[in-house]
Amino acid sequence: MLRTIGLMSGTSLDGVDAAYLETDGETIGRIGPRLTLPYDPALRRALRGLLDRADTLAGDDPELLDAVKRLTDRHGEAVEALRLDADLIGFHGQTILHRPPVAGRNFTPFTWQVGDAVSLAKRTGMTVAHDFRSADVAAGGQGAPLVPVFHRALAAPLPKPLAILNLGGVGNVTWLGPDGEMLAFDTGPANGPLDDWARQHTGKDYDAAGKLALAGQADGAVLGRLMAHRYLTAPPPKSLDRLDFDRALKEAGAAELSAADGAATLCAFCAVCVAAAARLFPEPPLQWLVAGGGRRNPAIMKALAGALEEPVRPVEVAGWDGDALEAQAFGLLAARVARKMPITFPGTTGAPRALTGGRIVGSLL
Ligand SMILES: Nc1ncnc2c1ncn2[C@@H]1O[C@H](COP(=O)(O)OP(=O)(O)OP(=O)(O)O)[C@@H](O)[C@H]1O
Ligand SMILES: CC(=O)N[C@H]1[C@@H]2OC[C@@H](O2)[C@@H](O)[C@@H]1O[C@H](C)C(=O)O
Repeated sequence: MLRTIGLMSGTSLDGVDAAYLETDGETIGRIGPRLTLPYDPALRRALRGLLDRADTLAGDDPELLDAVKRLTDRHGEAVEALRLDADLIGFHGQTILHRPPVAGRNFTPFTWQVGDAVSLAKRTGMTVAHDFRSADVAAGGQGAPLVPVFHRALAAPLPKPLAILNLGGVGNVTWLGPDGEMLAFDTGPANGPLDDWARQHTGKDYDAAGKLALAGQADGAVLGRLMAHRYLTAPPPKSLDRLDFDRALKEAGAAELSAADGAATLCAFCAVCVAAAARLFPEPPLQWLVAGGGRRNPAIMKALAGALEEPVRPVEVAGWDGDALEAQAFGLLAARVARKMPITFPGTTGAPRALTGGRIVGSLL
C-alpha cells in the first residue's frame, strides 16, 4: 500500500480539499483524515477572473502566474495541516478551461489545470503526481470524469447496479454494473450557476441550506427551454466546462426570474439533468449515493428525489465522507500513476482503451 495525500481544487473555487488514503491503486486500505482550506476572497476572484478569460489567456500572464503561486501555496499549507507523512501526493490543480472533444465538431480539444507541481514537491519533500487529464484528451478522451475508478474501488462491497453522483460546481455520475463495468460522465450544471445566482442576488457565496430556492417555485417555461438542451440526450462520453451552460441559461430567460424562483429553477434543472443521465444507463441503479456540496442543499435533494425513481441518499449512508471523495480519488489516482496503471477507460472518458496518464515530479517509488 502507498500512503497518499489527494488534493482537489474543484470548480466551485471555494478551496482545496486534502485527504489521506492508503491504497495500492486497486483497493482501499486505511482512510485517514481530511480537511478543506478555503481560499480567501481575493484568490477566489482571481481564479474566477482566469476562468472567465481562459480562452484568450497566455501561459505567462502575470495574473495567472500570481494566482498559480497563491493556489500552490494553499495546497502546500493543506498538506502541512494534515500533519502526516505520505509517499505520494495527487495534485489535481485548478481547471480553468475544459474543451473536450464533441462529436461532429472539428477543433483541437484541450484541458487546462493550473498548479505548480514542482514547487509543491520542493515544499513538501514528497513525490507529486499531477496533470491527470491531458494524456487522455490527447488520445481522444474527454479527460473527465476521473473519479470512477476510485468509486469502483470504494463501492466494491455494495450491491450493483449503483449510481454515485457528485454535485460540485458541475455534476458527474458513475454508474457501476454488477461485473465491474463503469459508465461515467458529467450530468450538467450543479452548484456552479446556483452559486453565481446566489452571489448576484444575496451577496453570499452560495444558497446555504437551499433557503432561497425553497422559498421559490421552479419556472416551468424556463425549465422547459433548458430541458431541450442537446447535452442532456447526447450519448456519453461527455464532460463539461464550469461555464458551459451560462449562455443557455441566459437564452432560456433565467435572468428575468425573481431571486427565489431563479434559485428554485436552477435546483430543478440540476435534478432534471441527473434524470436525463439516468436514461443513458444500461439499466437502472438500485440506489443513488450523492457526494459533493450539493448534497447539503435540501432544495436540490428534494428535486432529485422527485426526478428519480430510485432512493437518493447522501454517501454517508454507505459510511463514506461526501466532502472527501474527490480528494481521496486523487490519492488513488496518484498511486495508479506511480504504478503505471490505467486511469481512464472507454466507459469513463471515452478513451480508446484503458490508458495510463499523469506525470510524476520527484523520485519514483
Ligand atoms: N450548506 C450548504 N447548503 C447549500 N449548498 C452548499 C452547502 N455546502 C456546500 N454547498 C454547495 O456546494 C458547493 C461546493 O461543493 P463541492 O466542494 O463539492 O464542489 P467542488 O468540489 O468545488 O466542485 P466539482 O466537484 O465540480 O469540482 C458550494 O459552492 C455550494 O454551492
Ligand atoms: C475538467 C474538470 O476539472 N472537470 C471536473 C468538474 O467537476 C466535476 C466534474 O466537472 C468532473 O468531470 C471533474 O472533476 C472530477 C474530480 C472528475 O474528474 O472526476
